[in-house]
Amino acid sequence: MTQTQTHTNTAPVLEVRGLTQRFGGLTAVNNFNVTLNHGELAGLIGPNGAGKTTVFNLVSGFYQPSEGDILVCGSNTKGMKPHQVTGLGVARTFQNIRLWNDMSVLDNIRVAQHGRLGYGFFHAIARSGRYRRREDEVEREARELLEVFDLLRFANEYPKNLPYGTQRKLEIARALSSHPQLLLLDEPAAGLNSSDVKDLIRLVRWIHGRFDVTIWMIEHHMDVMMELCEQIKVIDFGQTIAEGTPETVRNHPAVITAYLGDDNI
Ligand SMILES: Nc1ncnc2c1ncn2[C@@H]1O[C@H](COP(=O)(O)OP(=O)(O)OP(=O)(O)O)[C@@H](O)[C@H]1O
Repeated sequence: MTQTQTHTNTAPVLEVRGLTQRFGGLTAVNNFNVTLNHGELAGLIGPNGAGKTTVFNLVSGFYQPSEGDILVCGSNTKGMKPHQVTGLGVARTFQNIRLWNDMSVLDNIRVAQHGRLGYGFFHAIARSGRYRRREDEVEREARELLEVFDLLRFANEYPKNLPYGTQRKLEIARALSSHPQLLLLDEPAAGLNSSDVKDLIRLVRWIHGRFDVTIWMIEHHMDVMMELCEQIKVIDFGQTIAEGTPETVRNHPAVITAYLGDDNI
């Protein structure tokens, strides 16, 4: 399908330099740096409140940083709105699933694709030929994507009626529908039972092989990270305290101290 693309841009998919985010007197992210190259599957972990989701909110344009720069495929996202950052190639999922529950599964995918449509307001209200052609294409692509994810049988269902694990899968499929270069997964295993977690590990590995996308994920389930990630960064109080392979970070003294009393690691 058209999802697989070859990227010729040699800039890193993501380059974050000196990222700092303050909320009043609280520094949630403190001089954070990361570089993700094309095709990486990397992780971001840290204790509760360490600043992980804030980093994702900054990278996806939901927050404007207090300091620092975020470059997506070489373009600085400073001042950009979330939909503009999506346009640069960043897609995400959320800790608490955020599907549009009053729309069908198919429409969840179709609406998510509209940022890429090649027609403006005039073509839409006039229902011009160009509008109809693009709408047909969107419908075809949405069905294709659902089929690839084995979700086509749910096309006319409402997401809220689907099992939780299937909703997670749909949210990831929807994120991929914008053809991202960088997919941010914020705790995709949260709320899943152990069998769904195993399915998720298979799903993420499959997506990484099937789609030409760099994946960065936050996850408290260390076994998920051990299975999937090549590199993991660990933050605490917004600052990097360790990085390396899953095995390295798991045995790192600073990580053990940060997680003391946390059974997840
Ligand atoms: N919009 C906000 N306004 C004020 N404080 C915030 C805001 N967003 C996050 N924080 C604070 O910033 C800190 C980091 O929060 P964040 O959600 O990024 O942590 P986290 O590592 O993702 O935690 P968890 O693993 O529990 O999800 C916390 O102290 C949090 O209360």
